[in-house]
Amino acid sequence: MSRAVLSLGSNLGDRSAYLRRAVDGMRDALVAVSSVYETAPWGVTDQPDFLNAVCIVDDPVRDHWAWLRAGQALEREAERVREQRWGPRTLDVDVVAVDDVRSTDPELLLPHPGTPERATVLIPWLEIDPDADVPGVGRADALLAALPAADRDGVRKRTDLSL
Ligand SMILES: Nc1ncnc2c1ncn2[C@@H]1O[C@H](COP(=O)(O)OP(=O)(O)OP(=O)(O)O)[C@@H](O)[C@H]1O
Ligand SMILES: Nc1nc2c(c(=O)[nH]1)N=C(CO)CN2
Repeated sequence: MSRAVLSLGSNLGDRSAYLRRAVDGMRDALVAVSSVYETAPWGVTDQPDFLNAVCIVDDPVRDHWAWLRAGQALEREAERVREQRWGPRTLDVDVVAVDDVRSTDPELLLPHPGTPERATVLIPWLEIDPDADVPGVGRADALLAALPAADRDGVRKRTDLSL
């Protein structure tokens, strides 16, 4: 049995539809899903805003590799084309954490190394798990508090959307 935290992002096409389809693809394992957030792009800043959300999933048989493959299958279903690192995409599924698993395999780094500095992950994650912890790093609320205010301000809840 494993419990995973997955981050979803989209900034091309019908963004909310891509996120909804991804969540629908995991309904059987879904424990919680956050609100949808409109977020300013980080990394490559000259691209459209993203919609981001986080979900928690639990499955009696899937291990961390199975969650990676499940996320990649959803990305393929969204006809994702990968051209540019941190560039625009119809759907991005990152495995943020799986239980307390730590991995340095570049195919599956756990916890996802970008997590501590991404308000786009920490804010939706804390919404559905106020005690969220990044394994081996620390509490998500403390990590979020340490980020520049501008990073937090760039993450705005879309109350008109839900997954
Ligand atoms: N925790 C993880 N979740 C998802 N993919 C991961 C993880 N760790 C390593 N990877 C690898 O990262 C690659 C996917 O990279 P991708 O193009 O989605 O990166 P990105 O989303 O642009 O950047 P970032 O990974 O910093 O969010 C895949 O080859 C995958 O095997
Ligand atoms: N706001 C925001 N910016 C990004 C995101 C994302 O999910 N949200 N994902 C990226 C590539 O992984 C690059 N930049």
